[in-house]
Amino acid sequence: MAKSAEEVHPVKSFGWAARDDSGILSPFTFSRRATGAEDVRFKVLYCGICHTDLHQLKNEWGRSNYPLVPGHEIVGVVTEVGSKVQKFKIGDKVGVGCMVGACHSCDNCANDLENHCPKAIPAYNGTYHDGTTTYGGYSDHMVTNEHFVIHIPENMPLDAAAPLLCAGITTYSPLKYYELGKPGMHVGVVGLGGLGHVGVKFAKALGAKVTVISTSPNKKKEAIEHLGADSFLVSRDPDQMQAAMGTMDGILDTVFADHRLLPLLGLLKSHGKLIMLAAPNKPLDLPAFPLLMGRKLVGGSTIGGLKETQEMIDFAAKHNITADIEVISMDYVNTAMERLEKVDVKYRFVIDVANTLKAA
Ligand SMILES: NC(=O)c1ccc[n+]([C@@H]2O[C@H](COP(=O)([O-])OP(=O)(O)OC[C@H]3O[C@@H](n4cnc5c(N)ncnc54)[C@H](O)[C@@H]3O)[C@@H](O)[C@H]2O)c1
Ligand SMILES: [Zn+2]
Ligand SMILES: [Zn+2]
Repeated sequence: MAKSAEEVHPVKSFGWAARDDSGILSPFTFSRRATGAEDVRFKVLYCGICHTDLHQLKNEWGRSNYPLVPGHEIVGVVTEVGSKVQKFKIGDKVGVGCMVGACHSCDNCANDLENHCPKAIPAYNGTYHDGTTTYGGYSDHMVTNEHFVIHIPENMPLDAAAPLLCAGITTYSPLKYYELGKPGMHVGVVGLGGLGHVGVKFAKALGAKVTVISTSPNKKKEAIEHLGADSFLVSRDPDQMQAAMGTMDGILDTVFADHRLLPLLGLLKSHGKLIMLAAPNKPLDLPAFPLLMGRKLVGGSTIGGLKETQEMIDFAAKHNITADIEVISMDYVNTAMERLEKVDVKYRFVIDVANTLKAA
């Protein structure tokens, strides 16, 4: 006989969930599985708010299931480990990002690219191996197979480290793979939000020259003086764009709104690479001619494998890279979502889950 939900998931949990595509979050009681032999259970301390959470809350990608508990920039402290767990012990500071499962038998998994596994299981709004729905980090605790758990280095502030679990690896991985994050490279970053601002920090720390490309000059001073960018380009200024034509080796594009790719392709040198990281709802217009002249490439990238995620966190700790955050309480989350929609955050909201999530 099939097991009941209580048998599969006997441990009570609570968090905040959206019930429909209004995306409004409210308290939600549910349950999680008992700690399996390879599982790590941890108390959630902080969880970042990625723009993907907003896309999914509002079902903008058409595959949201409700109730939906978001959150995939999760940091916490280990409270229980399964009998076969090797890498973690009670009290360790840990993180979980976008993935909590994969097939472990495909070519991608064999090459530490679980992020490209066709059976990768997202941290929320996914279906786990046992057939149950996954719930994310806007909740009191998580239970995750140790393969998908990251060690957070001792010297890192846990709140500002949380966004690295998604925004960090999403920008670090393409900088490495497309060989843009190294001395001698000139990297453009389009969209100075959660992804963009850590992208600037990683590209700089990896040795590249960095130009922020933005529609308005508002963020110029901060991008250069605070985030460490070398220069700032206002994409609505034709003179500035003209002067910057053919100067960049690569561009990380983090803009989810409809936007033109042609001007960005013009900024690239021959063999330059335009890397799409955002997920616009509609296909973007990609003209072919500008790709032919100069053998330019358009590529994409999504998060990174677990091995590279640990490498990214260790690199960030060594180079003092964290996100610039605004810490909020759980009951502020709906206002935070409205502000995120209006691009009114510098540069990532992080929920202080442990101190502000109250049991229903
Ligand atoms: N590839 C991946 O693995 C991955 C991982 C995380 C997020 N994402 C996606 O990347 C995108 C960005 O995520 P984020 O968390 O950085 O979002 P964000 O809201 O923090 O930042 C987005 C930035 O885009 C800019 N922007 C918005 N509308 C614009 C417009 N019309 N023209 C120009 N710029 C505009 C804003 O200034 C903002 O700074 C989202 O679509 C998200 O789902 C992808
Ligand atoms: Zn994300
Ligand atoms: Zn796989």
